[in-house]
Amino acid sequence: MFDGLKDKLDSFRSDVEESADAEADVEAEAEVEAEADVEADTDVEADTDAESSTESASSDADEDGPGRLQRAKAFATGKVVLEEEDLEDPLWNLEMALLESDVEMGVAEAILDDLRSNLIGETKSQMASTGDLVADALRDALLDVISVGQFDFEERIAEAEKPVTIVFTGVNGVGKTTTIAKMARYLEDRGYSSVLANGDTYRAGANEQIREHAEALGKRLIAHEQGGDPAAVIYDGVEYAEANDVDVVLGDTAGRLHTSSDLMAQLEKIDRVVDPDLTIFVDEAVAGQDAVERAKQFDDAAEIDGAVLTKADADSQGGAAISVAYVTGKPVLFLGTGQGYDDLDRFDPEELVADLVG
Ligand SMILES: Nc1nc2c(ncn2[C@@H]2O[C@H](COP(=O)(O)OP(=O)(O)OP(=O)(O)O)[C@@H](O)[C@H]2O)c(=O)[nH]1
Repeated sequence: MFDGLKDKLDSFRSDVEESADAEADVEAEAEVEAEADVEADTDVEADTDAESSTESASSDADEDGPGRLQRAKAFATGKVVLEEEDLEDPLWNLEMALLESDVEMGVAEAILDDLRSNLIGETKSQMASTGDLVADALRDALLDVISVGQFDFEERIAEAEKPVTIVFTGVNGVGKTTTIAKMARYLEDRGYSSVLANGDTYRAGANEQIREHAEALGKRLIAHEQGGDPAAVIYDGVEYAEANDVDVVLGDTAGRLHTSSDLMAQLEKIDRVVDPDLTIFVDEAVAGQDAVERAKQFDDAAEIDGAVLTKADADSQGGAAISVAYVTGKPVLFLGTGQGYDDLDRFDPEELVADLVG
């Protein structure tokens, strides 16, 4: 998962290291030359015995030549090591790499700004390597954008009055129905019962598709005829849950483009009729910037509380996972990581950043 992005972040780290080390070498050589000049001047002024002077000069060169270079280098690298010019090329390369990975432009800029302000003028002790400094700064910069809006999903479910109603929105074919099935399993594993309500009354075959999942999972499905009112189906789901002490209602909706005013009117009606506790936007991680853009448009049209990014198992770029929260202000809550019912992972920004930066 996100291997391409990992490699690019790694390249940034070694770019900065190379650039800072090259700078340190130049400084160290300048230091050695300056010291040698001072010593030569002192020798001339002292005008001591010529032979012993030659001996001492040659023994200095033998004993201290490389050692002195090392000390001077250590001294140089113990000072302010990362200057704007050390970072210029690596940051440019990183910006290109982030954009290639489908990170949204504003998000890439926020990451770069963070890195600049954390790294420029950074001093390092002689124990710390440039690579460690860069890795720390990268972790901070990524965490700042990825963790926007995070909340504890399980705590929210635990504390909410039951039944908790969750409505899933998004475009066609991104894995909404599969995600609902996975969520039913996820909740069951944590001790919550759930009922599925098929608010996708638009697409022929939608009832059969979700019924297969419901049967495989042993869950009750509430469904109406094709063409029925989605709000009425989800409302029936809530009534069923109330009457049967079911903890969570998982409402599917028809996948259509956010530009469809019809769909948006439907979502508004669902909002009015069932007043869901959570509206979760589902899209594919692999859709990159398209997913980010859609998340924003759905949020604008029918406010979302968070997102699930499916097919993260097939995504090497990571652009959507990095960008959605920063762009929408709503957190990514889960990643879909396969086609099985257990392939739904709680999105943990710290874990992701640790995985990306190591
Ligand atoms: N690899 C992978 N495939 C997934 C994941 N989630 C869903 N899929 C697959 O994506 C395809 C589409 O999933 P659906 O659940 O039918 O998508 P949908 O959004 O409900 O589709 P509509 O009902 O047509 O809007 C199916 O083949 C799923 O098995 C995931 O996390 N990883």
